[in-house]
Amino acid sequence: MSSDQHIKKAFELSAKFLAHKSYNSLTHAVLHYFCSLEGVSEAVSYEIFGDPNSETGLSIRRFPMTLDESYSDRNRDLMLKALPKSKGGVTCFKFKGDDYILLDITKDVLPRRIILIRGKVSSSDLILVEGVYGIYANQVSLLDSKERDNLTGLPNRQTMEFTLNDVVTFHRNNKLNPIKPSWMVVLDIDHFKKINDTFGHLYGDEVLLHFADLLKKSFRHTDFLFRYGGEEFVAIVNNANPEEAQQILERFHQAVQDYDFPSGKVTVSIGYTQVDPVTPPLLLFEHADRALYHAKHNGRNMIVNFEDMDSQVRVHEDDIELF
Ligand SMILES: Nc1nc2c(ncn2[C@@H]2O[C@H](COP(=O)(O)OP(=O)(O)OP(=O)(O)O)[C@@H](O)[C@H]2O)c(=O)[nH]1
Repeated sequence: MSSDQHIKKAFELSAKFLAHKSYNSLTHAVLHYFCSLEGVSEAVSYEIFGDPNSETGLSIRRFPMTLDESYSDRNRDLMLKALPKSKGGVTCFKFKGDDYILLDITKDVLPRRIILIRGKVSSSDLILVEGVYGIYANQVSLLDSKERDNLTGLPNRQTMEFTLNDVVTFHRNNKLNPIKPSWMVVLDIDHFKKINDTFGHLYGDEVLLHFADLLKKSFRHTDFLFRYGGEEFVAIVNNANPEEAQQILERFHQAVQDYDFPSGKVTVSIGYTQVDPVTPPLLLFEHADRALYHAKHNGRNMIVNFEDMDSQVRVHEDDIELF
């Protein structure tokens, strides 16, 4: 490619990527572009939570993924080797005889974002990859301020609404080839106000951070996590039958009870419902929230499935005041 062609191509690419108004669509477009380069066999993006020097403290969540995916990520070993060495930016390296390019955004974004490209590209394409990295890193940090919660780095309520719509649409379109269901889960820390009142707001924030970290470690990389607001979080658990969904939630519920938070022991109330493709997404949230309300009203520190609630309770509990 001549240098004029190169500049033209770079301008075209930046215009194309700057037009994307959400992290999801931008990342899809960037991965699609990398996959179109000669010599590339795969491009995947990850969110990295925790300490890259500690295998147990590290959580790697792949994005994007399809909802019917169930295998754990095959690049985990590679990431464990490459991450501690990366100082950010674009790095080419070999692993078990294969060529890779690691694009590592460490600046101004939380969680750290990685794109892993498998393959070897020409030197002129590598210059374009580096250019796209620069645009992507800047755009991600801009889009994050709109789509993520500052404190925990989790996607926020607005992003949850978009994602839930996508999940429902996915199940609606897959009626002929159904996979295991998804579950809408609302999780709320019990007596959080007391933590703030006793230890102060900063301690409260610290508890929220630890709680969010536990969520990231306990749920699978195929599930979606959000901070809905305050001390309320949402998980969309994918590809799980009713028994598995219950087990996943019990495991998290127990993990919270076992954990030593900065303020001492903490408990969580959980309400959940199955994602039924014919129920409007907002109503799904409301059902999970009613189940949560039921848990709060019946002593807290418990898990309630909306489908198991008595139909009378489902309708009438709204009027009860919680203290
Ligand atoms: N530290 C901190 N506190 C917050 C944040 N967002 C909301 N809160 C506080 O969270 C508390 C929530 O209190 P409530 O809604 O009464 O809930 P609760 O005390 O957990 O009681 P139950 O949910 O009924 O168990 C309020 O005091 C809010 O001010 C935040 O980002 N940081």
